[in-house]
Amino acid sequence: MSCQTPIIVALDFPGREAALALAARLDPARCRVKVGKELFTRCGPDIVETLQRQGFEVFLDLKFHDIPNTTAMAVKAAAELGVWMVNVHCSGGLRMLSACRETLDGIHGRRPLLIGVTVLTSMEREDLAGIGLDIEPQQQVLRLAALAERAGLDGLVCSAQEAPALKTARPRLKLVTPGIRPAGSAPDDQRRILTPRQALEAGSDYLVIGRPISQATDPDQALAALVAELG
Ligand SMILES: O=C(O)c1cc(=O)[nH]c(=O)n1[C@@H]1O[C@H](COP(=O)(O)O)[C@@H](O)[C@H]1O
Repeated sequence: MSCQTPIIVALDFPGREAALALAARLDPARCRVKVGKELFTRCGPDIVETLQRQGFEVFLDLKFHDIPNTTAMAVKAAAELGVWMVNVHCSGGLRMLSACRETLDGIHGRRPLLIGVTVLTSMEREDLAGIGLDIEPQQQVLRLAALAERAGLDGLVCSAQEAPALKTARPRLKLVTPGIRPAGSAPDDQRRILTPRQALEAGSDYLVIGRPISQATDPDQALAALVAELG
């Protein structure tokens, strides 16, 4: 089933039951779902297969970051699981990113979109300084975007705040943006945030939204309000 909205709902739950309970209230025509580190570590590939059988396109968000061979083989395993999108950290470097691209290119049939994580949306300038990078987040994102483009990746994970600069500098790359918060809602641990509408207007292709839906008193209503806001 082809999904008609840019919304990807993050199923950040501690187990199968809670994740599938939310999925049961979602329509695969109106959103995609993301399986991340917590849910995958608890439930394994089975949760991905279950969601796919229910008609969802799945973004497997394990943010692989390792030596080139190990990362490429992990991406291959994700492709064989049939996921729609998989991500790796751009900071793994050009050889790692290229190894992932080449491995996916060697697979016949449907391949997942290969997306590079730039600077986590939870990080601001002082967090980068803390890891030895004396640079604005947007500048670092643009540097890593150049690397991703060179390696032939399909897109980037970044903040929607960087979308205008990226759409100019790297128009081929799809932009996957977490750090989405409806106006007035708590930022939680996120730092580089925009509202859903601002993100779309800035040039985001996909909006990753977790707690504003998963922790809402009425997740259906929260998703419907987001879809309505996006028009
Ligand atoms: O790759 C990701 O999906 C990701 C990258 C990033 O820079 N920031 C980020 O928040 N994410 C993920 O996006 C989701 C955001 O969740 P909420 O902050 O609850 O909306 C979480 O599952 C994060 O793991």
